[in-house]
Amino acid sequence: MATHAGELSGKEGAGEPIRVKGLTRLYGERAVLDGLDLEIAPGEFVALLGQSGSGKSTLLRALAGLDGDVAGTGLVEVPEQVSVVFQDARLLPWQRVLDNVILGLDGAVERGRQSLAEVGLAGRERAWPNELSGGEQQRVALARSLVREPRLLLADEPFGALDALTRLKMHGLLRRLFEEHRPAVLLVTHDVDEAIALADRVLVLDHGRIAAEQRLDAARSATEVRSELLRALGVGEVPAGRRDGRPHRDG
Ligand SMILES: Nc1ncnc2c1ncn2[C@@H]1O[C@H](COP(=O)(O)OP(=O)(O)OP(=O)(O)O)[C@@H](O)[C@H]1O
Repeated sequence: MATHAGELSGKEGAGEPIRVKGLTRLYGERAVLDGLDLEIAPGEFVALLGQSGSGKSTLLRALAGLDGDVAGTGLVEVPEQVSVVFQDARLLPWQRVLDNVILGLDGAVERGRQSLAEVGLAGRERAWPNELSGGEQQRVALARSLVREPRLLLADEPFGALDALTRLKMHGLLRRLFEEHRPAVLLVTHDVDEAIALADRVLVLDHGRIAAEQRLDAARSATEVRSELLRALGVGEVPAGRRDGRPHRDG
């Protein structure tokens, strides 16, 4: 598929949609993805929820082209520039922060600096990864993705290992970066509220297919969308005052 990063301007997403048609992925006899269809528009932010083991990471790896060893069939059309962010930052410990960001890119020092500034790490270019907090390391991972100007950003629980406050800050950062750069985004998360806070559209994966879809727009309140998503996830209503989806603890 042709890529159009050079044409990207302003707040519109550019390029062609991401298309998945009839995607099946097998582990042994078992179809973890089972004829899955999915389309993401350029510049659209989609979150993917699903019970543990429902195949979210398998789908993300298929989109990233990281599942060459897994049996399956189906069509996957993605832009050439795809970046992936994982739960752990996966920085090279023997490379300084800036070198991690521009790894494998020629003549990208200035762009690397800019990306680090965008994620709030100006001045930390020469730090070693182990001198950074977990949240800062994830910022570096975001900068490393951004500097490649992805047309599709795949994120697998990118904030799952962070404390709640840092996670909230990272939500603000990710959404701001998204608004500025407008890649299409597929964010895998366990957190219904994170999905609602960040995405334009939230999907629920179940038995290897998209089982539910909710759009976040002015027509419906976040509370309504949340209830629908919890229902689709097979979770009952959460008592008022508990917004994290966990049951009340006794005592
Ligand atoms: N390499 C593998 N070999 C065999 N089975 C696998 C392999 N990778 C994943 N699976 C199985 O495929 C299913 C889907 O896994 P996947 O990691 O995609 O789920 P997930 O929705 O991302 O789960 P979680 O939310 O717990 O991260 C699981 O039942 C898992 O055990």
